[in-house]
Amino acid sequence: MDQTPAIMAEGLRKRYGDVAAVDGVSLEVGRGEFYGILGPNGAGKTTTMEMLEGLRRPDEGAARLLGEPSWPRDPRLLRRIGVQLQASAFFEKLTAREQIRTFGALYGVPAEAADAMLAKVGLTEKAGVRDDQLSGGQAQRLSIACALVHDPELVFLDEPTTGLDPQARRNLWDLLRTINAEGRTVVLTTHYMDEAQQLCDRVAVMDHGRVLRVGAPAALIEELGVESLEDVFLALTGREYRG
Ligand SMILES: Nc1ncnc2c1ncn2[C@@H]1O[C@H](COP(=O)(O)OP(=O)(O)OP(=O)(O)O)[C@@H](O)[C@H]1O
Repeated sequence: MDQTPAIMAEGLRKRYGDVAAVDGVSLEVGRGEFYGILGPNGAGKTTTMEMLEGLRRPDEGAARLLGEPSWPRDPRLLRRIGVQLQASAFFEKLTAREQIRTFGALYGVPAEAADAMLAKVGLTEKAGVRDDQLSGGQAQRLSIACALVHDPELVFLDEPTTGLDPQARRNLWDLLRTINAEGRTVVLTTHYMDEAQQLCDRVAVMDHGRVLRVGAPAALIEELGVESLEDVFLALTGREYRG
């Protein structure tokens, strides 16, 4: 198997007017890793992800996914990555089954394979329900299923559990662990430190557009002599963490 890293990013920068949203981010993610980008609101997580995904052009710096440049966009590369879109990006007024079949069709995925993905995220019973009538957790699972329908090697999830109740979050964590255990590289952003601690092999702690530290959650906690990832943030920034 090709052993180039899943992601290599060097010196990514993005400004919006006076705001340095991302201010020189470099990172490397190994194949099969479960990698978290964490930090408070406005830290630059989403902008970083969008540049990694090739959805937003960096002002400076560059990223390679699976050994290929993520910008300019390359349809052959896009075929190998999955990006979870917000539920608001669903096609309007389609049922769950119609949504996933439509996403699948964009990649030439047969309807049966799309239906199998719906089953995998536990939505078979909701196949005939329109997306605007799904619960928050069901809509999140459908959006993850849509990102996975073409069996990508590398999956990006932006705050996949935001707004879910604790049980729905736990169910989604199990799904994400399964996706990763099947060999896919998973990159997620979260502002939930407990989520990162539960799921991620390594995390990049971001604040004000920069990566402050990268490491395994347990290693960072030990290195800084603290109790939790929230304490890691406090130790690195001098500020209480407020997700
Ligand atoms: N399209 C835009 N135009 C102007 N400013 C933007 C734009 N997108 C993001 N920003 C600003 O850039 C900074 C980083 O935003 P970003 O969304 O990347 O952070 P984040 O860590 O993902 O935050 P959140 O957890 O709230 O999603 C913020 O100060 C934000 O207000």
